[in-house]
Amino acid sequence: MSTCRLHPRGPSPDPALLDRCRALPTSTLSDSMERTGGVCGVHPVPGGRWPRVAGPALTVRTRPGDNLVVHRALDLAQPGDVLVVDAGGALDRAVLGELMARWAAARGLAALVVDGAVRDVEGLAAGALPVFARGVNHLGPYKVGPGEIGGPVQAGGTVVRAGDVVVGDADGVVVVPRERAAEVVAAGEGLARAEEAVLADIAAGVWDRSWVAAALTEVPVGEEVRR
Ligand SMILES: O=C([O-])CC(=O)C(=O)O
Ligand SMILES: [Mg+2]
Repeated sequence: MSTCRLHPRGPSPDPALLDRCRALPTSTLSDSMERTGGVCGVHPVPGGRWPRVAGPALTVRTRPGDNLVVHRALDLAQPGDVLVVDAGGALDRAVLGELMARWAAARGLAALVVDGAVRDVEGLAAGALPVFARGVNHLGPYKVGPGEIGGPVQAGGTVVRAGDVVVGDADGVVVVPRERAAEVVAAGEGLARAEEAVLADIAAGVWDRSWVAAALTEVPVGEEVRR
């Protein structure tokens, strides 16, 4: 027997706010957090193409290469949760595969995010549940523990707490701190409108590019100077 430290569930985000998150690219959301808040190096598994997903984090910290507490978290999760597994970024052993993803989908989880390796990627990519991971390895996990469920973890260099809002799409994963979610989503909607205006300017051939050269001191090199 080993230990699984178990924290209380995090708060549940407002469902309307999650809907608004699903309308915003992760790039826009991280732009709305001073270009921080991204889970770096964790992406949809190869071949996986899913609609953008958003939900509250259910956090798991596991011993790298071991998935006993990940199995336990799948049984404790509630529908709509995004399981965020801090496996220490280790790639030498998968901590999750197709069977677990199928079970997670059957239990109504929204997505799986693994700062570590997964396996069975063809099966994962063919499944309904979005799976994001740092890497892939056929070598399977031990099931010994220990670990922790619901405590603060790190994923891709970002702190994730239970109930933080996790958003994942083709670009990767962003974590919006729960107390900032309303503010960040509103800022993201403003940025999205601004990008729509830029796209219209590009289509009309009138995008104002003056800020680019104005931000540079150009130092001529050689005889022919490109202007
Ligand atoms: O062995 C495991 O626990 C991981 C795995 O391959 C699966 O979930 O299919
Ligand atoms: Mg498997």
